[in-house]
Amino acid sequence: MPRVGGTGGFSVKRAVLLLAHGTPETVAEIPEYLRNVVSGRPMPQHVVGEIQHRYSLIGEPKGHSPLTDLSMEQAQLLEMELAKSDEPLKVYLGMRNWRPYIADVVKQMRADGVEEAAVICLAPQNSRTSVGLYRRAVLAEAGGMRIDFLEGWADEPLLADAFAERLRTAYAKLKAQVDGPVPVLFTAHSVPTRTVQPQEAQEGQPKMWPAAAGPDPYADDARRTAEVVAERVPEIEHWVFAFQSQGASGGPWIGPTVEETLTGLAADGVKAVLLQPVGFLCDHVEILYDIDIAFREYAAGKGIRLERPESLNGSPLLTKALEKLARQGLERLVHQD
Ligand SMILES: C=CC1=C(C)c2cc3[nH]c(cc4nc(cc5[nH]c(cc1n2)c(C)c5CCC(=O)O)C(CCC(=O)O)=C4C)c(C)c3C=C
Ligand SMILES: [Fe+2]
Ligand SMILES: [Fe+2]
Repeated sequence: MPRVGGTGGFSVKRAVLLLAHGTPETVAEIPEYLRNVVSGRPMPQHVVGEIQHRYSLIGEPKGHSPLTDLSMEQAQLLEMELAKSDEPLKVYLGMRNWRPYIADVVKQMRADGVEEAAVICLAPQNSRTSVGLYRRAVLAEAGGMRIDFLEGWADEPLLADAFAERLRTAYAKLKAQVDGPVPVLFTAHSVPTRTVQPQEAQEGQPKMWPAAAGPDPYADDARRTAEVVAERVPEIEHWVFAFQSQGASGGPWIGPTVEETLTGLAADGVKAVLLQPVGFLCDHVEILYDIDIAFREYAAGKGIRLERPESLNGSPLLTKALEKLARQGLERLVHQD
């Protein structure tokens, strides 16, 4: 039921809001950014310095992470896709950790007259440390705006198609260049162990926020994405899964780590690995530094050549997935009427 009728050909009542991590423009802004990431808790100076160093090695020009620009491009591509239908919809983008902040964007939506919004995180696997925090930021400012907040889309078929398209191409290329097996190492960002433990197991440890009962779905969600992608590329002979980029904040983070997985593969005589991250939808420091520099160097030290498929970035299949999810979200709001 299209409800068009506003300025610029958009429905002023209904809109889409994409939520993303965000990243600053310059290396000098990183201390402020990190305070946002860890919700104001103090972070040791040597950790801040190390992160600044990593950012200084990535991007074009160096030190400029492409994350915010690519997230904006993904939002624009979605808006263009939605404009092809009989209900063009404005797509807003809000960031948790950098400008444009979620709070400011939601306020803007209300000022623009948006009454209903489909909200989708550019993070398909649901965790209280990512999606949970994004959700909180939206609800704090939503007022009377009706929201369909998508908690997770880890096994969305069009997302799997998008990753599989990139993976298939890279796998064929690497297979043609090396002798022997080429296992695929799927990865997703690690989270602190306390995040995925049931609440009762956390006694005596710092409380994770937002407080939420029950187990965190993140680890299962991440493996599920790997499964649905692997199903679509049957030429893969062998695949494994690891959690990458364990953080510098205190306490254990979930594994297996990429490093220990590569060590195991080297012991099995593997000489080439294709690493496919399935939690990140575009290039940023965890891909351009952690994978392209740190894991590649680590693998080389074990006699392994490590490659990765191109990130989704502006993938048309990803845009299709987001369009489908946006339409489904708005449809659910109609049926709640
Ligand atoms: C589901 C979990 C997480 C995803 C996905 C994720 C993506 C992501 N992270 C960064 C950059 C940083 N994250 C940092 C800390 C951090 N990240 C997560 C979880 C996910 N991140 C957690 C739980 C934490 C710790 C938070 C805390 O309160 O301590 C940091 C800080 C330095 C560090 O600890 O490593 C950075 C920087 C990006 C760019 C990104 C994907 C877009
Ligand atoms: Fe993070
Ligand atoms: Fe990280």
